[in-house]
Amino acid sequence: MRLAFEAVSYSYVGGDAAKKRGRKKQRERQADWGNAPDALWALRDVSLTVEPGEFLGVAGHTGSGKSTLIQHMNGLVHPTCGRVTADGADLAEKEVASRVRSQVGLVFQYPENQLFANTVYDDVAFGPRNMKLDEAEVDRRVREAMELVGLDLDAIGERSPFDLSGGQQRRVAFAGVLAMEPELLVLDEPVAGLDPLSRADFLALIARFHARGMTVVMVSHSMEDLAALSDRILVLSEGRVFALGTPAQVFADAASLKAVGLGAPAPQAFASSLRDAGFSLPRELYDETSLAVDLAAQLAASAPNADGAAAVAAEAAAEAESAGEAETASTEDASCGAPNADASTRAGDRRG
Ligand SMILES: Nc1ncnc2c1ncn2[C@@H]1O[C@H](COP(=O)(O)OP(=O)(O)OP(=O)(O)O)[C@@H](O)[C@H]1O
Repeated sequence: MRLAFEAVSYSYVGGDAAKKRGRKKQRERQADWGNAPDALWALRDVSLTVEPGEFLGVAGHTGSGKSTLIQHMNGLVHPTCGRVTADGADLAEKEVASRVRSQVGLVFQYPENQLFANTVYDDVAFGPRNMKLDEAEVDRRVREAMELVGLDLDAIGERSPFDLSGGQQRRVAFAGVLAMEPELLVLDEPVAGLDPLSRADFLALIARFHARGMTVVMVSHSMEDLAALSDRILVLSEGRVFALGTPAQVFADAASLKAVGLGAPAPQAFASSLRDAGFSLPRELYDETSLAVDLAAQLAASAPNADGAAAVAAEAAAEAESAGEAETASTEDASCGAPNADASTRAGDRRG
């Protein structure tokens, strides 16, 4: 499924009312949105396409619109202006939204808070049963989903989900979404609040879903996680598309990212400082291991100056570590038609 955002703006102030008035009246109303004193936009003129099979990371400072964006992906909320389409069909149409809802698995932050059934089995089976599938198919899906998230159905299927550990509860909640067999998995901060080991396990699990061909959209505050997993990264700032491109493209401009309250992943920031210090580091995107390998090669090649180079490297490492997040001043822009001529894509060709 190809999901496209076409010039989407969304205001929590009046968004639902606009929906009730219907599309024609909504269009008429759009003209005076710009003059409404309370028209605070959560999304502004967002255009992008989620390509089938890709892993799209979504980054942005608190309040930049990430959660609002992903709630548009299964028709949970509808644009105040613009439209969202799935393979060309408008999610504002009721029947399209209800079809797409079963194809898009939306996993909210702390999904374990939404567990509700008496048994793990019933919780995971809730979605498929809601789809009116027969019990044999429901059972097949529950078994497969539990296996996918690494839980033993025979051991815990009849237990209350509330008796499980936090990490297991989150896996059960994931299984409930996977049992719907979505084409697109949308994850809002999926590893927030997990201990480091569970965190790594979960990220590996998500990477496996993607490797199996699932399209994944993942919101995260961790630039390292986004760099490691994403094919492309979308950066939102104050509801607008600030950057959209490969991790290497997006993280190349660390200064711009800092201006919208984001840091580059530590290995990127470190590599950038090393380049400033005169090291010739060829790769665009580093992780810790590849940076260590290239740095060691450089140091070995310039052995007479190795001590000096090591000192520069240590200094740059300290600088990268202490790089903080910059605060971003928030501005209101209440115009629907041309909300963001200046700021949408600052770092080259990042708009998709
Ligand atoms: N239910 C709501 N009613 C009114 N305004 C809202 C509502 N939810 C979000 N907002 C506002 O919309 C803007 C975007 O919020 P959103 O939650 O989408 O941002 P976010 O990037 O997901 O933030 P975070 O990283 O903190 O989750 C913010 O200004 C926020 O205050």
